[in-house]
Amino acid sequence: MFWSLFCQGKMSSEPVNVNDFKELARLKLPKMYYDFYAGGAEDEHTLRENIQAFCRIMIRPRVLVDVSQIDMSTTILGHRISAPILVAPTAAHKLAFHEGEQATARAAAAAKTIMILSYSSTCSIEEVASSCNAVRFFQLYIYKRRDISALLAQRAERFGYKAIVLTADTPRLGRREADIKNKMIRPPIKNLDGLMSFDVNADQGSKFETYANVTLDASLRWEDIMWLRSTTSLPILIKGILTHEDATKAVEAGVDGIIVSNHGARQLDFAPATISVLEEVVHAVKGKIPVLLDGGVRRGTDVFKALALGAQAVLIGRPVLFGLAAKGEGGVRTVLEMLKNELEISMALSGCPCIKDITRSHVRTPYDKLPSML
Ligand SMILES: Cc1cc2nc3c(=O)[nH]c(=O)nc-3n(C[C@H](O)[C@H](O)[C@H](O)COP(=O)(O)O)c2cc1C
Ligand SMILES: CCCCCCC(=O)C(=O)O
Repeated sequence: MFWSLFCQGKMSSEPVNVNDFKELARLKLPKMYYDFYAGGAEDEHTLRENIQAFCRIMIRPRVLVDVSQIDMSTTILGHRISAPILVAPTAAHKLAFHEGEQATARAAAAAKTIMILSYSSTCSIEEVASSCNAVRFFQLYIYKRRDISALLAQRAERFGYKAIVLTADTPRLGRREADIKNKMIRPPIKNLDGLMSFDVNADQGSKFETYANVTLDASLRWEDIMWLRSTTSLPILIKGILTHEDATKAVEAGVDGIIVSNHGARQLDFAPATISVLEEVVHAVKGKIPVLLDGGVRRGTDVFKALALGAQAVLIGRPVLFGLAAKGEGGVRTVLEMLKNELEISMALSGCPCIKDITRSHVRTPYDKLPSML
């Protein structure tokens, strides 16, 4: 029945959840670009785990609570947003859609959420700033040419970005084997126009990997956070924390927030799934600074689980890129709306009218004692 209706074109192939956008993107994009967006490091064990670890967490719903009004709004570093779902920094949006990060930023503005612009964006800091009134953070890599990184942080501050997100898990690029096989190009990094040459000599493998490894400063250390502080007055978040040891160091270094992230499983394969280490980090931080999480968030129930385990908000990476590739700005809007709608229904069905009502006791992880052996 389904098949015959589908073949007659009577059933819609419109996406009904964010996972549906992945296949639409695959059909639209050249293989090299799709693989770049979708792929992870080496055997992609962590890539699968980022999703599967969410599936091992169950929700403990409460009933007979007034859920006739659901309020998903929350505040991140003083910025009020409609729901705790932010746009993660991801490179090279113009490979997905010709308007690139400007389209993504407009979609973030429409969803009343925060867009984190990647250092490796294909639209400039200034172009994105002028395209919409979304609250924007700027993600920073530290290059060997530290003057360039400092300059970009200052440009971001001048153009109204509200925080710097320092990505700490990329002293060099992870081995993304699909990119190596495809001889991935190095997409243009618009912010570097006029600042440095892009040329890399790489006949073999991923040009992007070669470029990254030539430019990134692998000597970066905790002590350098002080240097970064001296270059900007914006709050600094550290992205890429996965252990309580590093969470404690981040607090000691005086940063303003932590993003628990394994870079969408693109860096170290066999790094843990982010949701599996969130609580460890939250306990170490002891409420002193906000903790956010990304990696494998594909459902409103995933957002709910992350909040129950102590995250203030989550970031979405690939679904935004797939939405952009499939349907441009409208695709990103739909992705964000779908996740918000799913979070809303998850809150209603769990007896949580507001974000603050979501507590640790609303989830059961594999490490919690079972109340019953059945
Ligand atoms: C194609 C792609 C490009 C990315 N580029 C960046 C980047 O430039 N800077 C950064 O800090 N993280 C980057 N990330 C990591 C994301 O910020 C985020 O941590 C990750 O995508 C979250 O996992 P998810 O894709 O499963 O949602 C990238 C991820 C992808 C998939
Ligand atoms: C500026 C060179 C490194 C870019 C890394 C982009 C990225 O984070 C990713 O592809 O993942």
